[in-house]
Amino acid sequence: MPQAKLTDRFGRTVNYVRLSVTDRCDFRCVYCMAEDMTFLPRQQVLTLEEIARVARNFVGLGTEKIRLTGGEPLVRKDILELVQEIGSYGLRDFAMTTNGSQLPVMAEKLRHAGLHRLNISLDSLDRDKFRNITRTGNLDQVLDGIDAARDAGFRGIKLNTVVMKGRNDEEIPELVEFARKKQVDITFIEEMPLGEISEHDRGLALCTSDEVRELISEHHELIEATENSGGPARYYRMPDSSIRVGFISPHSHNFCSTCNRVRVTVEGRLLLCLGNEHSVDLMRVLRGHPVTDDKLRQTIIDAMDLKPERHHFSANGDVEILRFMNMTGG
Ligand SMILES: Nc1nc2c(ncn2[C@@H]2O[C@H](COP(=O)(O)OP(=O)(O)OP(=O)(O)O)[C@@H](O)[C@H]2O)c(=O)[nH]1
Ligand SMILES: C[S@@+](CC[C@H](N)C(=O)[O-])C[C@H]1O[C@@H](n2cnc3c(N)ncnc32)[C@H](O)[C@@H]1O
Ligand code: SF4
Ligand code: SF4
Repeated sequence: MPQAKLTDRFGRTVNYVRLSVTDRCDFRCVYCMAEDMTFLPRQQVLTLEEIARVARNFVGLGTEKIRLTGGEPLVRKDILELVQEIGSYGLRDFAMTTNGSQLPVMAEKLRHAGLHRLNISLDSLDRDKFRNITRTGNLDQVLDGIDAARDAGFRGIKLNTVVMKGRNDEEIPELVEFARKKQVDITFIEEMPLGEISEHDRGLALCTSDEVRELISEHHELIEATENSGGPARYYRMPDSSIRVGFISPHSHNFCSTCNRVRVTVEGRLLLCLGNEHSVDLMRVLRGHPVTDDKLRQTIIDAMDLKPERHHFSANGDVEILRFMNMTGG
């Protein structure tokens, strides 16, 4: 039987779901969290069974790609069981975005549990700068984590770097060299204004993807690639390396017209767009009586009508979305 498809009012097919499995994290990155954060109490957090139920029903509605994110997905205790469960749904792409700190012990287990791909955040190769950006992170642990992911046999590893003027923009060529050496893709991301983050903690000004690309072009020829991962990045290749360099440019090259994704927060809120507040409460359905898959699916189908056309982030960092990125599922 052909699977149902989720489509929105603008004719976009939604086949990619980002599941935030926790709001907690062992880092406090300056662009993502405030220094002092309070986290959700346990009863407001979806259980493993509830997350799996949501995932299964999305798959029944045509979802082909699921990414687990957070917060830091690897600080959730039952993460391996969840990976194993969702890994059995036959997805075309099953990935995780992680800060990498737990990968030295988790990479192999994740691979065995059925995860396909890993995106690992890495904003600096300088221990002090790394610590300043993540506030609590340990660079060596993350570098070991990247090696552990490669040793575990993950293919298609991607590094994510949020570029911040005055904080890590000077390191861009070095980060590209690192990615080339490790044979992993790297994506540079324009910082987005989410959550009440102080001026002091943001980059000094927006560093656009074109600026980053020009900097890299001083060292390497970049050739635009035709393929797309179904995510927001535009990719480039280099003649003398197999890796790809990606750019996620919510400010300078809006990609909302091809948006194919929604998010579910760990409170069970189905967020129709990263940069808007339109959402539907799935927790209420999951904890209502009686709970049926039909009801859950119909709620998801109906929610698609709420998906906005695009975000309205302002490049000067003015914050309109008060929700922090760790709550959003990055
Ligand atoms: N504005 C916007 N940013 C997004 C969206 N999806 C992902 N991003 C941002 O892109 C960055 C990297 O996201 P990842 O978690 O690595 O996911 P991805 O780029 O979709 O992953 P791939 O599947 O490898 O293409 C994060 O900073 C996200 O917040 C989106 O729908 N809208
Ligand atoms: C919120 S994190 C969650 C997963 C994991 N903890 C990690 O850091 O990879 C997902 C992605 O969002 C990115 N991110 C967080 N805050 C951001 C912001 N304000 N602008 C752009 N990207 C951001 C992070 O760099 C990371 O690559
Ligand atoms: S970006 Fe990821 S690692 Fe950094 S604070 Fe946010 S959730 Fe944690
Ligand atoms: S900002 Fe919203 S509409 Fe644009 S790509 Fe992201 S989720 Fe889609």
